[in-house]
Amino acid sequence: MALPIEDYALIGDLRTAALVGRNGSIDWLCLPRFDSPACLAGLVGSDENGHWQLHPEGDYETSRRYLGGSAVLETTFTTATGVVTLTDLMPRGDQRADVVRSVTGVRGTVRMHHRWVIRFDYGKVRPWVRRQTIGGEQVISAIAGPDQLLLRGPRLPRATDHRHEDTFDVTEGEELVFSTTWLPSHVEPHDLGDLRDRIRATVEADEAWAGRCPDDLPHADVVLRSLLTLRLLTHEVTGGIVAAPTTSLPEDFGGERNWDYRFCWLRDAALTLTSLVRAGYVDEATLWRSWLLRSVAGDPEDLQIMYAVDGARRLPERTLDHLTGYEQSRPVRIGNAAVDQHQSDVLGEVMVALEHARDAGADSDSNAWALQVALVENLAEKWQEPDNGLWEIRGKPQHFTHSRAMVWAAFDRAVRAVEKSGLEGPVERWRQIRDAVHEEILAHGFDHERGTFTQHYDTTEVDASLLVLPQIGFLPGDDPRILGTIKAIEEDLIRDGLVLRYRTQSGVDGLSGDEHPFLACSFWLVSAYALAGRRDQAHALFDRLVGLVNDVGLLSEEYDAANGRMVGNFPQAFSHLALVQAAFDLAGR
Ligand SMILES: OC[C@H]1O[C@H](O[C@H]2O[C@H](CO)[C@@H](O)[C@H](O)[C@H]2O)[C@H](O)[C@@H](O)[C@@H]1O
Repeated sequence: MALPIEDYALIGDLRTAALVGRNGSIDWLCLPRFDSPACLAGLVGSDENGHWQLHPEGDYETSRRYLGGSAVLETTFTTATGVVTLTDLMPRGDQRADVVRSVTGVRGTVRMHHRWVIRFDYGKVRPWVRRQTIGGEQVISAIAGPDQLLLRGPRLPRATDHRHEDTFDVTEGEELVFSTTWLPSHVEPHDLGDLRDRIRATVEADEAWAGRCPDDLPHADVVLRSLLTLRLLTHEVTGGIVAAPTTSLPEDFGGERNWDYRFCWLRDAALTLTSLVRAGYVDEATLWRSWLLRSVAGDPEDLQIMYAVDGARRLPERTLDHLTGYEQSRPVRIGNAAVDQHQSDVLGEVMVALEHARDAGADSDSNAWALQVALVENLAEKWQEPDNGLWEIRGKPQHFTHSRAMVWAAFDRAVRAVEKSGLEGPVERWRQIRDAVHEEILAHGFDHERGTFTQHYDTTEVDASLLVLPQIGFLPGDDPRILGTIKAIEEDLIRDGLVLRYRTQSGVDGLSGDEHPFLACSFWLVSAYALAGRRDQAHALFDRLVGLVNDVGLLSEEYDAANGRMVGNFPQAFSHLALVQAAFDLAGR
């Protein structure tokens, strides 16, 4: 049975990722890529939809940590008879997808239970399972359709009723290493190699990356874990950055607000990049820029708001009706219909991120600038159209104020690229559009009676996305119109001290049900306070929010403070990138 979301930790190999529960169960694993069909899907169904568990028999207590600045997870189980650790990781650097689990006896003797239940194609397909000898080593292979998994270890579990189980004792000093490796089903496995070298290399590479992170930010340890998490959501070969490694962890327990986040949104990825670049990770920017160039290549008119990790464009949304959903939250969706939406903010976020990269010394690339010119020119033709906004509403398109402000940012950064960096473009035309958008927003997106910006041009509702306006330099953080907007958001959108995206009761999103406060928006309020000079409030809120990370520093999309539960896909880039940005805004850098 799936655990509360906050009881999971993330491991990954920079191509895909898995969620490991406090109970030693891997309940979510898509191999070999983030958006491949899951072979362990118990998270959004039941144990019968696939899980791989190693845990002590009987009662035990659990504590967990990542080893240093790495993505290697160590779970310590304490029982009445002894203590064992379970070390979980996905080794890197060999173009292969493996999950490695090492059980080590620390004290006394502990009886462990091992259960390996594989169901391919999102928990649906029972594989053909047999024992095989490869290079003199006995392994269990599970095959169905395009996929093959090999389970290795010093004791292989026995088949009973479409699952594999075993019980064994671990005594002090003993170490048992198990691994599951994915291969295409047509590949004849040979020479599986020794995984220990790669475990060491993986930890060393992680530590070297983490060692470059600034250590003088508020809550530097939490900021580092956020950056490491953003890195784990980046595909190291293609450069694509996924919004989260999961699908359909609900925004509303038992409701329909369940979405697939295993794709690369231009908005989420650009904001991730901005956070990484602010922390000094500039190589990632170059990698993502190349992904952008390939994915967006072609007619600017065909620009999408999201793509697959390899740049593929078709992401049709379907429901998986054989899955019961996380805590009965149905449907479980794969693909995302928002792919076809018009969201006019995305180019703004991309232009802001690429400016950060340029300023941080990323290699210049004439193709990248040519692409930006083409996209900005295209936006010049259609910036006045209504859109679905950054919240991807499924109701009637509107003239969203945040979208228009990001249009302003797109032209502003294009102008600055010419003025500051000497790049070429029709700067006078861009200046005129930039100024016209600014004027239009002040005329139609501002409620003079209440002294606040509004969610869109035909409403008096407010929206947490308006907190971004000072971040992009639309107005100074202490401008009375920004202060009025902060006040209106404090009045209308705070629940349990955290910030909602908007009032769902207005019906703007075209969906039923409600949602919980959105963590990224709560971090944006920290940034807004900091930029307004309200430093005490900024620090107090940041301290509170940082206190919401789970025991290994991870955040989901939303937070239900009344019940102390994480909500929505997990871990979510949006939450972690906003945490990093807030730390930099607090530090004034
Ligand atoms: O709430 C409705 C929408 O929720 C998802 O979008 C949210 O997640 C995206 C990825 O992190 C983010 O870019 C967007 O701003 C968020 O609103 C979902 O993907 C949409 O299909 C859905 O309509």
